Amino acid sequence: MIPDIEVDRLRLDYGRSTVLHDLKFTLPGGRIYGLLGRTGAGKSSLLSLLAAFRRPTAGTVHIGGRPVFENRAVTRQVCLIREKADTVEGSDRVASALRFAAALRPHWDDDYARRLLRMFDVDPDKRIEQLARGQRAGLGAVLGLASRAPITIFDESYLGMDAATRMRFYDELLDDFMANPRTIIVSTHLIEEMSSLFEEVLIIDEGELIVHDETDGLLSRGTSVTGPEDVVDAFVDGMSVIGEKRLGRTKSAMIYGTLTEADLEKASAAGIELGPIGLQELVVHLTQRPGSFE
Ligand SMILES: Nc1ncnc2c1ncn2[C@@H]1O[C@H](COP(=O)(O)OP(=O)(O)OP(=O)(O)O)[C@@H](O)[C@H]1O
Repeated sequence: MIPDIEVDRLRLDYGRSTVLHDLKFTLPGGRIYGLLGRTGAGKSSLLSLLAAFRRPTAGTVHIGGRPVFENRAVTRQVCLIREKADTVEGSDRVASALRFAAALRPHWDDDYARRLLRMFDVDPDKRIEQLARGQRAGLGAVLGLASRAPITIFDESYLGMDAATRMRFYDELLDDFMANPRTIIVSTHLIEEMSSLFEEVLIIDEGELIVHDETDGLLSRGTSVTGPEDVVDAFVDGMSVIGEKRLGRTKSAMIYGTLTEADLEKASAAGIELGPIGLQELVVHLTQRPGSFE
C-alpha cells in the first residue's frame, strides 16, 4: 500500500519572510505529480518539507497518517533528489554513494542501479566531483529510481542532462513507475516535455497553491479564443481571461474556465475559433503577475 501525503496548514518562514502560506492538500499514493511554478515560488521549499529536510514553521506533513518530521521510519520511505547538495556532490566515489543509498533505502535495487549507471554513462569508479554535470544528473536519476522509495521526489535534478538523456530518463521513469508503482513528484520548468508524465499537477505561486488538479481536468479548462478583436472581446466579456495576443486585427484571448454548450454555439455562430492551450502556456498565464499581460 503506497502511503498518502497529507499537508495541512503548512507554513514556512525564512526569517521574516513567509515563503509558503498555509498549504493544504492531499496526494493519494501511487501517482505521478508535477509541481510547477515560477522561479522562487516555493517548490523546493515545499519538497524539502515533504522529505523532512526542514522543520515547518507551522502546520504538518503526514505520510501514511504519521508525521514526517523527525520520524526516521517515515523519512526512509521518502527519497528526495536535488540538483545540488547531499546526494550528487562531494569527493566520494560513485560506488560508495550507491553503497550508502543501499544501506539507507529499504527498497533499494542494486542490479537496477548498475544497469542505470550504464544507461546514464556514469562510471562507478569516478569521484562524484569528477563527473560532468550531466553525469551528476544521471547519478541523481540512478539514486532516485533505484531507491524504489514509496515516495520518490526529483527536484529539477535532471537540468544538467542533454535532451536525449532527459528523454531516456522520462521513459525510464515511466517504465519503472508502471513496474513498481509508487508516488513520484517531479518539480520542473521543462513543462512541455514532461507534461505527458503527470497525472496530477500542482501549481505554486508566491507560496500559495493556486491549482491542484488532474492534468486532463486542468487542460480542459484552458481555451484559446481567436477571431476579430471586437468579436473576441464581446465573447470573453465576463470570463476569466488569463492572457491575450494580438496579430493585426486578429486577437487571441486565453480563457480559464469551463465553456457551456451555449458558449460553444455562440462561438461557432460568431466565427470564433476555439483551441486548446498547452500546459506550459497555461502555467505561464496562470502565474503571470497582474499588469504583465502584453
Ligand atoms: N535557505 C533560504 N534562506 C532564505 N530564503 C530562502 C532560502 N531558500 C529559499 N529561499 C527563498 O524562498 C523563496 C522560495 O524559494 P524556493 O527555492 O523554494 O523556490 P522554487 O520555486 O524552488 O524556485 P526555483 O524554481 O528557482 O528552483 C525564494 O524567494 C527564495 O529566495
